[in-house]
Amino acid sequence: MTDIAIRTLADDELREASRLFRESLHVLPVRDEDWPRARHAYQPDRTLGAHDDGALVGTARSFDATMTVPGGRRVPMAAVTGVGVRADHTRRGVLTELMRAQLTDLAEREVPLAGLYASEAPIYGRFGYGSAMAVRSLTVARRRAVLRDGVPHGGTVELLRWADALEKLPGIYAGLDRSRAGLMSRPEHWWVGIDGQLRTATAPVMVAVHSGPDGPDGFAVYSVSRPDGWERAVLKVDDLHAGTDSAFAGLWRFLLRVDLVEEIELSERALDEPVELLVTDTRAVRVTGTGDGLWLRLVDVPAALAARHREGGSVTLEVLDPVLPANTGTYLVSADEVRRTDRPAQLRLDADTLAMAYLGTWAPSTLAATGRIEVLDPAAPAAADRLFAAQPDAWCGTFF
Ligand SMILES: CC(=O)SCCNC(=O)CCNC(=O)[C@H](O)C(C)(C)COP(=O)(O)OP(=O)(O)OC[C@H]1O[C@@H](n2cnc3c(N)ncnc32)[C@H](O)[C@@H]1OP(=O)(O)O
Repeated sequence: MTDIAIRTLADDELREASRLFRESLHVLPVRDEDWPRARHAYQPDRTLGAHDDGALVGTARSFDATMTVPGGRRVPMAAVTGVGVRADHTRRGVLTELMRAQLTDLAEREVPLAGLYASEAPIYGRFGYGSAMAVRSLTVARRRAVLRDGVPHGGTVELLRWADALEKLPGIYAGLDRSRAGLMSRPEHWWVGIDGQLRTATAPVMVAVHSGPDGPDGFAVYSVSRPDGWERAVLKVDDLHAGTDSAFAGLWRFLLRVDLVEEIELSERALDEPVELLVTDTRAVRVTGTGDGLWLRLVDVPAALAARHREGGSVTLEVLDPVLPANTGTYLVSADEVRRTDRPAQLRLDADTLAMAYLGTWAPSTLAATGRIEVLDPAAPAAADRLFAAQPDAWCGTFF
């Protein structure tokens, strides 16, 4: 691929990038009247364009956020989104050049992590992104779902319309407990983007805000649709975050009492979110699907490893990273330190596999058993399992 030029797009080129991205996903462009608002979802100087003979044929962008890593530290993460290549230019290496330019730029900015949601699973592994969490979708049969005695009562719930809640939600979200690995900050760019999506919804978008003794501590954003006419109303939860057990119970107590609703649907939830434990009939809560959540990329391998909690003995990891070769090397990883070493490697793995283990979602021994990690010392997988173990399950809960 020789004729493609990659550069950062100027402000007046963002509309075309947005159009190209949406068309690559087969979605209509943002309407003229919505563009002045939508353009604010773009962090300045963070959208790349690939040009062929002056025409935009590919794009990718990112914005700054932080992600909680095991142990509770919040680490800078570039949230990568808006990736698309014009259909008449695919499979010629345009994405490869965009990814290389973007990751090189992020490494120069010293951002330790990058994260994205992949439209298709085979795309991003070659660029060092690994599927770093697992999520599940749920359907709750509302009329069967009776809360058990002993479920915390929760505090008060106030119902707001989306447009009115938007002023309050960023502050509420920012104040929630975010000690679970995988949770991320929601910068202004994220809220602008989600506002653009929800304002064009075809049913009222409502926000239940839960408050406990110290003020707002959780919220659920939802709307109700009738996919089969008046027979069956489905309440779809778009966003639910609870900072305390009481807020979790209180929000569910509220959701289960919304009139006319047959089913409550949620997607991309943490595997260990205990909805079924709230109700007498655990089968009222059906798991309707599982999938991968956020894909993670360790842009700075030693900095990212050092930032997370590690427990147990030590292990030497040889990491192979052709896209960001500065990461390639052998590291001694222990509870106390992460450093390069001349010692022989016990485990050899690619950058994407390291990202799969990083948040504790995939145990190194499982990754070894399936051929993703090369085992050079048979004792090492068990030691690595201890080092990388993390509880609770990693979960992001913020789609971008
Ligand atoms: C974070 C997000 O925004 S997710 C949204 C991603 N965008 C989309 O899904 C929109 C529709 N798809 C597209 O725009 C494009 O097909 C892209 C962006 C996925 C790929 O762009 P391309 O320029 O075709 O990728 P590129 O040519 O660099 O491919 C590099 C390698 O990845 C492989 N690859 C690329 N896309 C896919 C795919 N969807 N499935 C399987 N393999 C793929 C290519 O075959 C190639 O492999 P090779 O090196 O062994 O030959």
